[in-house]
Amino acid sequence: MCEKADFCHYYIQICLAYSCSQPLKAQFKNNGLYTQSVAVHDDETSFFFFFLCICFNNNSPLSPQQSMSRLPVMSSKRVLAENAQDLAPAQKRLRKDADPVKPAATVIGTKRPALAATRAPISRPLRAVGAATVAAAPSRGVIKQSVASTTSKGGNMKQPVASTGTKTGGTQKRNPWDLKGKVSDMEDKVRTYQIKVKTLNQQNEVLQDSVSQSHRKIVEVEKELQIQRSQNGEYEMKLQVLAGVQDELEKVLSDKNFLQKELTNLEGKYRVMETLRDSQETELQTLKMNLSVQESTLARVQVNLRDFEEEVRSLKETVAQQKDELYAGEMERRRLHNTIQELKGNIRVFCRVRPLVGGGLPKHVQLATSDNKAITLAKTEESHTGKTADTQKNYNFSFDRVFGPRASQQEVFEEISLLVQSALDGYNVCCFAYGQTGSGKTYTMEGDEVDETRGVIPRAVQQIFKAAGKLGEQGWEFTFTASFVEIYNETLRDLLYTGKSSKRPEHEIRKTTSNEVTITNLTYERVSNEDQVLGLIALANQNRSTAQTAQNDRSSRSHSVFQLDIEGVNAGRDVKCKSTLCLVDLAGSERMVKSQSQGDRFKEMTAINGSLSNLGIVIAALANKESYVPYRNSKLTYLLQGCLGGNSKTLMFVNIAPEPDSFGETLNSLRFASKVNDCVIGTATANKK
Ligand SMILES: Nc1ncnc2c1ncn2[C@@H]1O[C@H](COP(=O)(O)OP(=O)(O)OP(=O)(O)O)[C@@H](O)[C@H]1O
Repeated sequence: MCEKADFCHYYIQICLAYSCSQPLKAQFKNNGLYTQSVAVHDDETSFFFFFLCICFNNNSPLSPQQSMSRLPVMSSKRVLAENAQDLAPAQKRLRKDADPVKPAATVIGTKRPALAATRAPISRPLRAVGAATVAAAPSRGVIKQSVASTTSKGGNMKQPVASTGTKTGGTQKRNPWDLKGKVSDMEDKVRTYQIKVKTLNQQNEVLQDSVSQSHRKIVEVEKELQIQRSQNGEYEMKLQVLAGVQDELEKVLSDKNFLQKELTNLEGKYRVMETLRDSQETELQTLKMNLSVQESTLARVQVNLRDFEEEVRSLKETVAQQKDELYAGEMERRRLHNTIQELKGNIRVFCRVRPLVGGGLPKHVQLATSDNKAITLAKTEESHTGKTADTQKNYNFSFDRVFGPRASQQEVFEEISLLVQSALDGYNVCCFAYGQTGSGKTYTMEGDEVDETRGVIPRAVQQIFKAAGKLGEQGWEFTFTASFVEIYNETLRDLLYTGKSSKRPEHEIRKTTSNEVTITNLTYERVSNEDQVLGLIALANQNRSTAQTAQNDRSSRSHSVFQLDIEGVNAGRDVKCKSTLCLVDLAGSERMVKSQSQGDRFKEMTAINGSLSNLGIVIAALANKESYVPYRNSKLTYLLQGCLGGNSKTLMFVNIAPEPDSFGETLNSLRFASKVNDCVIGTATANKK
């Protein structure tokens, strides 16, 4: 029994090892056990031994717990038989429970095909017999047959190794009945397997140690992993920070790019500036060279300048000396000029004969051929008795100058230009035209607008401003004030008035404390050039009152008086002068009968004739040096008071019409002028301060 138990025990070990660990089989091969025992048996054989083990296992020292197998321990064959039907599941469970030993399952798997091949075909006789044997009491014959057939199948079992027991026919194959031998063999194998199991257990322990080490390592790795995770967290935090830093870096990079571009631009500008600087330096060098040249030139020029300054100084002295001489010469000129004028007479009369409409000169007007100072009016008188021949009566007149009908305006003006110069020298000058209506007074005084036919007034104004300019070179400064007044019916009218006619003011003649004659409410216009004066004359002509008469369409029924007050200052010489140039176009002097004027016209003529008569009276009084001069008897003489008399130079034009029917008026005019011409008003004194 003991041997049986041992046998079963070993066989179970073997079966378990066989079913659980295929590598054991490999080890069996290595140590030859396989070829000697296991390899001799197929599955059927093993199963057979297994079956035997069960049969003899009642007193087995191994408990199911002690053995590695979990097979149920059979107490007897009958139990086995009774439980035969449960054997199959037990076998299946055995195969399943072999799995825990599966570390070498892959190796076992290689064996399984053979096992499966052994089992699979259920219809195979061996398997069916085997199963039947287990289920319904084993039959040795069947087993033999099975073993034999199994043995015959295994080609590698041709030389079975029999470590113990009998060997037949030179082979190690034990006889079927040599169970003991077989058991012995199996025991050997079991021992070997036990060694292997022990070894495996040791290996298992080693593996368990390694597993525990692996666990420890896993724990360590997990700790390390935890650390790594925490580090990862930190790294993520840092990464986030770095992301911000990245943004800032990108911004800094963009700024850098921008600054780079700026730098590039600035570098370009810098290069341009450098180029400009180079060119300017070159230019500067050139300028320095020029400067040095200029400095040397300047030095020479300064030397020359000093010479010139010396020369200028001497020239200035010379100029000053010459100015003194010039001034002295100017004063001498004025004195001589005035002497000449005085010698010519302070009141002079020029006669001017108007040409006939068809030209030529009538017989009754005869001009002296020897000189230009005499004129004769010849009148043929019929005999009252008719028995004697007609007598011719001549009226001879002599004047300072007689201008024939062909005398030009320029020719006439040249004679009075010296008087105009006297006005600038500080003498009052009065020039008036006397004569009947249509005799040429206005033509003589104003003329036409054409340059050649311009009259005395525009030419005198032109000369005044021209001479004032020349005197300015000698230090004289002049101011001119113009006024234009009309005397109509003994009433003063401002010809420069530009306001409404309804508001035209009244004017009165006044004398200042310095005996200067002024007119109240009159326009005194400051003028500085010829054009301004001509503009005022044009304005005066518009305002001038004219009346239609039977004799002349432009017959003036009033006296027009143009006055130009002149003030001269020579600051260098501290000399001043003041004078008045008075140019008068008198009204027509014709008699009332001839003009056939009536009503207002008669009144006009009375006023005109009265003023003209008073003019003759005043001149006569001055000539006779009477104590009383009736200036105030008429507005005309009152206004011309400053220009008539001892402190003035007077020029009278007597204009005569050449027509025969104007003979009487011409004779009257010449008689009036002759009276004036006979007057010696006295010595004029310049208004100097
Ligand atoms: N010397 C002259 N040469 C050519 N034409 C002249 C001359 N004198 C006068 N006349 C012309 O005779 C005409 C009358 O002359 P003006 O008007 O000057 O006479 P007046 O004496 O001024 O007359 P009133 O007293 O009416 O003003 C004008 O047409 C004028 O052009």
